[in-house]
Amino acid sequence: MSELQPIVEIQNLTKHYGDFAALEDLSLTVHRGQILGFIGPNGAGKTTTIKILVGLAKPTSGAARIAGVDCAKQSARIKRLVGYMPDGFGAYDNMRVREYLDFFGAAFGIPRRQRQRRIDEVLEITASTYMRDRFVESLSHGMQQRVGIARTLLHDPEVLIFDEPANGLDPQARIEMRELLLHLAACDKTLIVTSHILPELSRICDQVAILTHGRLRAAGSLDKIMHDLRQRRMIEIQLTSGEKAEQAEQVLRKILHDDEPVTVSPAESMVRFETVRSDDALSEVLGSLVQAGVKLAQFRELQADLEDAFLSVIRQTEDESEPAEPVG
Ligand SMILES: Nc1ncnc2c1ncn2[C@@H]1O[C@H](COP(=O)(O)OP(=O)(O)OP(=O)(O)O)[C@@H](O)[C@H]1O
Repeated sequence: MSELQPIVEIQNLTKHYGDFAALEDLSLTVHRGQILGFIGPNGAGKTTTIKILVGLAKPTSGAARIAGVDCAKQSARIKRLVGYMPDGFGAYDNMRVREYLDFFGAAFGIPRRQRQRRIDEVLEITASTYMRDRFVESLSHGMQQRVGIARTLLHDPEVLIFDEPANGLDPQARIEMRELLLHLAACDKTLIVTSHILPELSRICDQVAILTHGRLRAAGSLDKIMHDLRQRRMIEIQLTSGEKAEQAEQVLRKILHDDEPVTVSPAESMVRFETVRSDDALSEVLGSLVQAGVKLAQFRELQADLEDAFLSVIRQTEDESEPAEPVG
């Protein structure tokens, strides 16, 4: 594995508007080729952080650097290093996709001849070449999001910041968006992706940061956050037949602790248990079942718990006057 290279470095970042603290002592590092899920409800301070990162706002204290460049002091250099796609596409009537990209390419100062080549490249990267001659306003929301991402790639920035890129997309478009984000990370781009909720997108993030009321509440891999919050995960094991349910239960009871309750439903050929174990520890549980000769059709985590993890952080902090210690 290549060495981790810090690209986005945020240190004790604080932003006050008068007496109001929109952001308080935020520290985060994102490495090259990683995806950060930047998650929090309305007013959490996500946009404030992004504005500082892209050089549009100055912090009250603390610092943010991208590829070693100070976001507040060297905003012209920062604009070349960052591609930002805000939430919402804006109105661009009577503009075809290629004209739209040409307009922004020109705004970035890319010379005309290079521009045509670059437009073809970014359309290809985002799998949008077929939209080239379509009018922007005639595109579906998912298609517009892809063109929006193509736009952020025009000047080949190191860091890409996308505000709610999966917002309002249908399930198929969400899958395509996930694939596109992973593709960009594989091309060594560093991504920051914001969201109001803990979405499916979190699954593809190397790191998730949960912000509420301007403070970082939890940070790290999704797995680590779940563990740190001691969020209970519900694991469901589908067996090939109900007859094996008792055997599966015995194996699980040997491995699991008293605070990891097991329930068995032979009629459904199903065994469920609650746990706070990490993915690695769960793979050992799975291995033990297989070793004991239990025939499994499925071993899966019930999805609702991901949402619960996020909601529990939000609930913990909603009415707090004294914020909790950040995790991670
Ligand atoms: N220019 C400003 N003057 C005063 N308060 C501001 C200003 N900009 C933002 N705020 C406040 O700072 C807080 C954080 O806002 P911010 O836009 O960063 O939240 P957010 O997490 O991006 O929310 P959303 O998901 O709704 O975009 C909010 O309470 C907001 O009202």
